[in-house]
Amino acid sequence: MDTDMDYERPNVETIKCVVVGDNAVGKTRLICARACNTTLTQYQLLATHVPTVWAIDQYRVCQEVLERSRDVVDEVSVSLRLWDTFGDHHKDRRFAYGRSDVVVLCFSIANPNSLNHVKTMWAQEIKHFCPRTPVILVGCQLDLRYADLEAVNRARRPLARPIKRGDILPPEKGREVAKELGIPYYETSVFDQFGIKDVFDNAIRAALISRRHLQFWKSHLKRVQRPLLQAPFLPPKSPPPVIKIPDSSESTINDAGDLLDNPLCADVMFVLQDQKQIFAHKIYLATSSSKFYDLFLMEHEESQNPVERFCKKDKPTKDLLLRTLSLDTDEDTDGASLKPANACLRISKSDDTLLTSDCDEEGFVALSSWSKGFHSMHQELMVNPVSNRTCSVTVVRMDSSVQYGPFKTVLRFLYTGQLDENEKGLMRVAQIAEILEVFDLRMMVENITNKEAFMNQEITKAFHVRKANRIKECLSKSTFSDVTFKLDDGSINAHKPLLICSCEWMAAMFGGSFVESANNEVYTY
Ligand SMILES: Nc1nc2c(ncn2[C@@H]2O[C@H](COP(=O)(O)OP(=O)(O)OP(=O)(O)O)[C@@H](O)[C@H]2O)c(=O)[nH]1
Repeated sequence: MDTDMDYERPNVETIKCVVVGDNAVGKTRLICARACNTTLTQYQLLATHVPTVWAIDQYRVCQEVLERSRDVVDEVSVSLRLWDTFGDHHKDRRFAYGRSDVVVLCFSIANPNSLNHVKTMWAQEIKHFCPRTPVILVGCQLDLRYADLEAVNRARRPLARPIKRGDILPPEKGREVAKELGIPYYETSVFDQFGIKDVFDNAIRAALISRRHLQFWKSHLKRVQRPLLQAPFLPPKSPPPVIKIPDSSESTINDAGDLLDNPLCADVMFVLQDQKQIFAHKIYLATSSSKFYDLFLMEHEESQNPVERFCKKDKPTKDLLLRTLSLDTDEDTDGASLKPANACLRISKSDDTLLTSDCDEEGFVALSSWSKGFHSMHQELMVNPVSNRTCSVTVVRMDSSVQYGPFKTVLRFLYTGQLDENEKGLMRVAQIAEILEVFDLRMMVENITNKEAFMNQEITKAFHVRKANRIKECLSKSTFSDVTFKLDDGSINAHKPLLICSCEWMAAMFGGSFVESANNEVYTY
């Protein structure tokens, strides 16, 4: 094979391109990528570096290399001859520079020193040996800018010096130096196969432009363009963020009973004898018990109309009380069916001031005359035992006749519609059910004592049907709502406790780890 064939072919421009730069910046890999189409695995790239020079006689001995040297750039047929060099500053590269058409000057974007040497050593050496040869600056190993450096360093250990995040040069640094030297700038990654064609096509352009000046008669060089700008590198897409649902106790809530035990977003707290406390959720209690519905609605309406409460002089706040009508009953609103117990809530203390006789200055509302079993109610800032967040809750103090254990059983029933037939103290449970007018629970206890517990399944079913309807109603009227979803085209009021129970994601969102847990507005995008 005649190796100098290209030199003899008419209109084929043979270009000698010398590649220089510090040790280990990636010169040899860059040359191999162009000359032999060598692709590298991450493992090969990370293997310990051994200084090498790609042998120029490859063009003589390897047909493929010779073929790959041929190219057409801006309609000019070329044969690109790449010359590798040692990076060692003290080596004599005179021979390599001789008769070169273009110099590709490399540094590594992960080695700031290699860029410093471009100015302090390489530019001068090139100026000295081939002052008229065009030069192109190349930032190699571009992929390291986006790499997981910890993993790279771990793989390169123990011989290689670790690459620090602060070593990684932004493209501006390379561009700045190139601008100072008045030469074009490109970046490459052999690993990502990026920029290799850019570097050599534009090196060829630079060489051909310079040749056109000297050999102006060569008309086929007419259309050669100046080196072009490089299209930006599109960094590899980062993996989608891993959203982990916190695995603390709150995310294990999967039924209403659990919510009573882990009372996230509780908005009511019962205080029983011995100061024992139970946190609970209005929406759960109000949708399964008319008594609680009345109680919380009464409080709710009052907080909505504080002015009305103090300004209407001598007229007892009948309107207010009327709005607390039981959910179950169809009582009309003309006051005729107003429960006498309710009336005690609002009594003029004197002729001038309207104050509920049962509501003192600190906002305590006495409930003993409203219903058996209750003592008083007020608002207080409390720390939620699950999320540890402070929020305002309604504190309901129960009468001393209401005991902790049986009361909790009643509350559990109001959450789940179920009663464990082995429950102790069923008589106490029945008593409290009676006081709170939870008649289905009262019936369940009776079934158990009559050894007819199997009938309770039907009661549970009916309980859920009724509850579902009441929840729908509360949703449509936003009653007891504690969160607002802001959407593009409006907003929806909802209930955190219900959402927590029906959706793991909601449980996580309101469970304390996300900002939404503390807010009562959720923005959706
Ligand atoms: N991540 C990454 N590593 C590269 C890239 N190019 C080269 N390397 C690695 O950098 C080291 C140096 O590469 P070489 O091409 O041998 O460097 P050189 O400039 O020829 O070095 P000398 O022979 O000492 O002059 C090797 O370990 C390569 O695997 C690249 O694009 N990305």
